[in-house]
Amino acid sequence: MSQKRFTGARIVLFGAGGVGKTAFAVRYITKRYIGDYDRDKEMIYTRRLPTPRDEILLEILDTGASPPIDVVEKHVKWGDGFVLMFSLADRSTLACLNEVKGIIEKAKGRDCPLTLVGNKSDLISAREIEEDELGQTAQKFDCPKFEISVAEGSQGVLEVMDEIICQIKRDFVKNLSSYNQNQVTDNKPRSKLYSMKKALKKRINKSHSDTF
Ligand SMILES: Nc1nc2c(ncn2[C@@H]2O[C@H](COP(=O)(O)OP(=O)(O)OP(=O)(O)O)[C@@H](O)[C@H]2O)c(=O)[nH]1
Repeated sequence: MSQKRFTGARIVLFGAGGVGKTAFAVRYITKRYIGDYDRDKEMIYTRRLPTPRDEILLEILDTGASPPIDVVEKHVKWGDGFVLMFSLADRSTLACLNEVKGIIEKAKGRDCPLTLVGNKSDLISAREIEEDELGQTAQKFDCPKFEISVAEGSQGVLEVMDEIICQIKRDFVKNLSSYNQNQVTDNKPRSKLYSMKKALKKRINKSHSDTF
């Protein structure tokens, strides 16, 4: 690890086609909702986020609908944190996320920065996933959950992004402190007992080689 300051975060949006990934990214970057987008296009959006000391660079990868597994693995390797999105009005889009979650866990471990987001909460009469089921899935995925409507406003989008950035930062600090810990251990002066043991071992080895 060469980087000692938190200067950037890469966030990947995963979800089935039409759940609102592009609408989410565009809402976060521009605060606007545009009804129609180029479907199934991969795109990286960037935004500089001011911090009390300077700023961090956010990169948001809007993945296409159902990319092949090798592409998902590549995106997982690229990302620091993941937003798993589905539509509250389409049950099949929730089931799709199990496979992606499995790939993330295998590559980055269970503690990896992650959020589960049910979009299109405005489609009340078409709703297929209730709060309980969302809660159970979040428990299974071991991550925070959100219900949002990208169409209705920016608030939910901002909350999701704050949460994932916060998790990524926490992860960065954790990795940095374990890296520093290892450095300290490697450079630590050895204790007197350790040096005595080592000298004794050397002497025993020498007397062995003198004997044989
Ligand atoms: N009602 C409603 N429609 C939404 C919402 N968010 C997105 N949509 C609509 O859902 C459709 C698909 O949105 P996209 O953002 O293109 O979805 P996507 O996940 O990027 O789709 P792919 O590019 O195919 O992967 C568009 O017509 C959006 O306007 C929402 O919160 N409520």
